[in-house]
Amino acid sequence: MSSLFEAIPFVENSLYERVISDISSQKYSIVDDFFSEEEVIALRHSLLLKYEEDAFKKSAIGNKTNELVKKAVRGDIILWIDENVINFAEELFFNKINDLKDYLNRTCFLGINQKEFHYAIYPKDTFYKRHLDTFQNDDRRKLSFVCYLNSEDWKPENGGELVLYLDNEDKIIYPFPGKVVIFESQELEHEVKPVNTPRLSITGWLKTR
Ligand SMILES: O=C(O)CCC(=O)C(=O)O
Ligand SMILES: [Fe+2]
Repeated sequence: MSSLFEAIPFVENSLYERVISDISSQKYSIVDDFFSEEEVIALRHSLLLKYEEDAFKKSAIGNKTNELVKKAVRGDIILWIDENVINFAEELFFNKINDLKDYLNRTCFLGINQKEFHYAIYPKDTFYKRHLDTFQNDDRRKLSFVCYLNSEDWKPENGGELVLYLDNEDKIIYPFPGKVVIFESQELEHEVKPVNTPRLSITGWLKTR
């Protein structure tokens, strides 16, 4: 007689297991090549195309804040991605995200049933000051997810490091292409250091309802 668990095939994924153990021990995980070079090229092309189409709008903090205050805190330009209207590159992206989300839900019982993702461009001389990815009165964001879409020749001197503020050290992460950083949204304060070359990424959140 087969039990319920035998009826649902489960294949252990060593990369996802590493991500889970990293997050449970240190609240963040870094995967250097979560996306392949080809996938990064396709996603970067998609981002730049939308940027050229002038679809971007200035990012907003929370709901309503004045423009000067916003610029003093963050200077990125963002474009939300609607998963119902996606191109080929974005489909590749969401296939991987959904696979990871399903694995997390199955193994960690996180109850993630919502997500939101946006493209981001940090123009020269912009940054995002130290912050936490949760809004007041809204604790639905569980995991923050950042994926870098810079070109292969990205150099540390270009700036734009992500700094995670941990208890005993500051973890400095360079935004090399294909790299993904996942961290606990409600736990880790972080910052994007000023960039001196435009910096491209996709940022998003896995959320509970
Ligand atoms: O781009 C990054 O490295 C982090 C972005 C970020 O902190 C945010 O959008 O909330
Ligand atoms: Fe953030």
